[in-house]
Amino acid sequence: MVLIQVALDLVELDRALLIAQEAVLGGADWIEAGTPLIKSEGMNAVRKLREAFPGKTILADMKTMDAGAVEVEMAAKSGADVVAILGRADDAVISESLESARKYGVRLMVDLISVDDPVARSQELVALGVDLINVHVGIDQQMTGKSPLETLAQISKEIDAEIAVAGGLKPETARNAAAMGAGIVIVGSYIIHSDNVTQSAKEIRQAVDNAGSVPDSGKKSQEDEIFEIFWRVSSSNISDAMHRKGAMCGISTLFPGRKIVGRAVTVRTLGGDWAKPVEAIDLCGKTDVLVIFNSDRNIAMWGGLATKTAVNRGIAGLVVDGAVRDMHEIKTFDLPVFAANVVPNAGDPKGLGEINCEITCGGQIVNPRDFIVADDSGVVVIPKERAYEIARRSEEVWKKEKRISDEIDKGKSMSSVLELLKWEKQK
Ligand SMILES: O=C([C@H](O)CO)[C@H](O)[C@H](O)COP(=O)(O)O
Repeated sequence: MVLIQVALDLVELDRALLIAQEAVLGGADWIEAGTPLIKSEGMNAVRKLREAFPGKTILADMKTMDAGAVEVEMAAKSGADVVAILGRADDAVISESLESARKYGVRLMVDLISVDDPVARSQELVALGVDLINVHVGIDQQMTGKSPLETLAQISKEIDAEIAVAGGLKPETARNAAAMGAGIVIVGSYIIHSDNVTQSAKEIRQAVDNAGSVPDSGKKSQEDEIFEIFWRVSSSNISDAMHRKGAMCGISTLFPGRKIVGRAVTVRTLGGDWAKPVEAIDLCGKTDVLVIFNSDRNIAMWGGLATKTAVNRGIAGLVVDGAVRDMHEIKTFDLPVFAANVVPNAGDPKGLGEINCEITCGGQIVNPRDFIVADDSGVVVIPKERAYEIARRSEEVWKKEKRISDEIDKGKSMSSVLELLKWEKQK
């Protein structure tokens, strides 16, 4: 049977204990004191998990890189059954950790995160005598699109040892991991940030229990995944994920409730000249957003007729660092419009400017094909090269906020959920 390990990558111990309980109800076999929890609460996290779950296997994710013997000893004496250290550590650290593991009666798991040649290193580790190998892609690496499954496929053919796998697993990927021969499926985010922890753990349970031995190759494209996530999250979530960067200034929705998710077709034009913006409509597809910079915010370069053409073409929306007019007509369509100003006077079609060049719009640089997400809070630009990473990170922000919001619904204050006092900078 494939085992499920819930990774408690949280910083609040009380919440971690609660989530562990709910995950066990959903079918989790092993409970991991995640590295963030250990850094926040120390070995007390392991002790408390041991006390609360006497019959369960507790893993301490120490991520040890040095002083292996003492770190394994600490975890073992606190009640861990399995201790995880890093495969990048020197062989001397691995050997010392193994000695300590044998002495204190715990099993040693070695994590392959960021190891250059995972197959060769796992063979060396098995030869050294480690008990379990963890094929792991870390949280920050996952955001760039890395998955542990390719490495798992290689390693499971090459080594004869118990293999665990971790790194952003969800039911589909957990199922594939089990089908590829993983004996322990480690899941953090999918379970611990869920609004129904027990249900999410059950989904993983079912997926691995029905895995069979043939992995399912049906994979969504990265582009589809990006769109799916950007529709789910808000511009505020994305701005948080980008460390407060990417938000346009002085441009807001003209029709609250309408959202844009799309890729930029850019236009730069001058003094209310509306020729290039109108020509650009004909270049847009259904997932494209016209993003226009006009040098004068007091002369409209967009109105009712342009809107009608854009709607016929089916474009995703309009973002204008400049002015629009004919609000009585524009509002009769569904097109999401974000602009800096609304005025009645129009400019002339002179043909000045460029289409699909780099522009600055609302103070942000926008390049053709960059992603644009706009909603009632404003407009954010996501450079195309980082779109997948930012989508994944914004999804994490969204999940975290959802979790805090659920706690507030249950009567807690925001300050207590976030343990603000505990995390204030110490003088
Ligand atoms: O080990 C982990 C990570 O490095 C943070 O400590 C996670 O527990 C592991 O990656 C599983 O979590 P998810 O990737 O969120 O499923």
